[in-house]
Amino acid sequence: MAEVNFKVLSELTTEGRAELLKRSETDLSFFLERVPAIIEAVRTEGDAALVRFGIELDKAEGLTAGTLKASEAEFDEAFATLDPKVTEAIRYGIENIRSFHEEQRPEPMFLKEIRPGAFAGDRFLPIDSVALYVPRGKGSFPSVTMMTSVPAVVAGVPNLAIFTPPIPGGKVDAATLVAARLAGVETVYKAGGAQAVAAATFGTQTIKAAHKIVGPGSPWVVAAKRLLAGHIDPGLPAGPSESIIFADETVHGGLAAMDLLIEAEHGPDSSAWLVTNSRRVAEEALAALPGHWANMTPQRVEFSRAVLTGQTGGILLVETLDEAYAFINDYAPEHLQLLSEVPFEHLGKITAAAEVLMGPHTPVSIGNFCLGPNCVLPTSRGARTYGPLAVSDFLRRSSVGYVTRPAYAELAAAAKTLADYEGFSSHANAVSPLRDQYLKG
Ligand SMILES: NC(=O)c1ccc[n+]([C@@H]2O[C@H](COP(=O)([O-])OP(=O)(O)OC[C@H]3O[C@@H](n4cnc5c(N)ncnc54)[C@H](O)[C@@H]3O)[C@@H](O)[C@H]2O)c1
Ligand SMILES: N[C@H](CO)Cc1c[nH]c[nH+]1
Ligand SMILES: [Zn+2]
Repeated sequence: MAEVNFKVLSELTTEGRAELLKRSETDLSFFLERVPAIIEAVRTEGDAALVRFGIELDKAEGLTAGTLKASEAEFDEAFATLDPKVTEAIRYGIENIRSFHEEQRPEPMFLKEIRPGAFAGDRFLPIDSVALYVPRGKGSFPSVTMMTSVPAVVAGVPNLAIFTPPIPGGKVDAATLVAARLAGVETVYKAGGAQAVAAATFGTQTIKAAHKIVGPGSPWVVAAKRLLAGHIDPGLPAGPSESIIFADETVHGGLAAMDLLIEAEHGPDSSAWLVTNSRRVAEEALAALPGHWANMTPQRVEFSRAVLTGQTGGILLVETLDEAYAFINDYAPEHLQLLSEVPFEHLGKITAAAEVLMGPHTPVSIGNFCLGPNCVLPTSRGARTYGPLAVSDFLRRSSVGYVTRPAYAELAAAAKTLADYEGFSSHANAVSPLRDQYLKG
């Protein structure tokens, strides 16, 4: 059986260090070659293609054009059959997620008096229509349903629809339907993968096209978003899950190993590194992994083992804290856990991570499901320029300017000077004395 990767950063060559930064999505060529045919089929055939892909790829026997949209009876059945404990946990998560995201909602407009009598500001309006992608390949994601729906509802988007792969038999995962309704989303379409992105982009007989699509997905979804970026706003790049667990000498390596397995279990395409400056922690973690695997389901053991023995995960020993910080910032992880009794001593050194979870009582699971911050996060070093999904992703911002009569002369003079310099005569005329003949007062 392959061994878990155990590397010492200072012993790696420049190429070896660069390899560590790679994610499974670094090379999407396999998917980029195959996705155009799926897009074309949806664009030309609409519902018929969605039904065919649902049956072929998701084993959704019984799916028809008439059942692509989840019916009220399906929502009722989901509420009736879902374990009440799960429904309660969804309600609890939504409460926290809403409470957090309401803090992000800006005032509808602000105006600042830039000079006496001259005002400038911003105005925020919800995007008219947004598709929320909820994955359902290697597991169900009521969490992603909550995390995409709540900020969209807080932003006030009038046309919202969830797109999610049907489950075998042609229904939708019950918890996803319950989470959608409790979060305030009415419409759920049974379409996943690249075909869902195409349907959201072009619309079909049943599905209304959207201006934007958000939500994480497999490389099929990531590739389709990339190919359709000229037609629909694909939002932040959220691909296969990834984490760095940073552990210092204040914690037990067994705990570090437990938390390393959280994101490693999403799929064989996940990325998960334990970064530590303590050889003791590294060795304890390595020794603890088999015990943790004994408490996991076979599929999740297979996925996480593939990650930790493959190209995108393992244990990385560094010599100094500064070496650890530099590597983490270069890697720009989706999730970062500062596993330390003194996490705030490290936080100031972190400059690139989409989410930083602090201390031994804040494992990634709590962030994923119910703390409040969004679990839809940029992957593949996207954290260097993007942040987590937020209310602002569902808003359009436009500037507002208002110059009053008393303020006009001063601003017009500066504008005319610059217009003349740039060689724009109409721009200049519009703020020259030629204007005065038309102004009142
Ligand atoms: N970055 C984030 O914020 C974040 C959050 C949650 C999950 N994730 C990641 O999202 C991903 C979810 O992936 P998933 O697989 O569970 O669900 P998914 O819904 O993204 O993918 C399943 C769909 O892929 C398509 N597909 C599968 N095999 C195909 C094939 N051979 N040809 C064409 N299409 C095919 C099918 O349409 C299927 O419905 C995981 O990698 C997970 O780590 C990321
Ligand atoms: N870790 C995922 C984001 O990468 C979110 C999630 C939801 N459920 C489990 N995990
Ligand atoms: Zn997760």
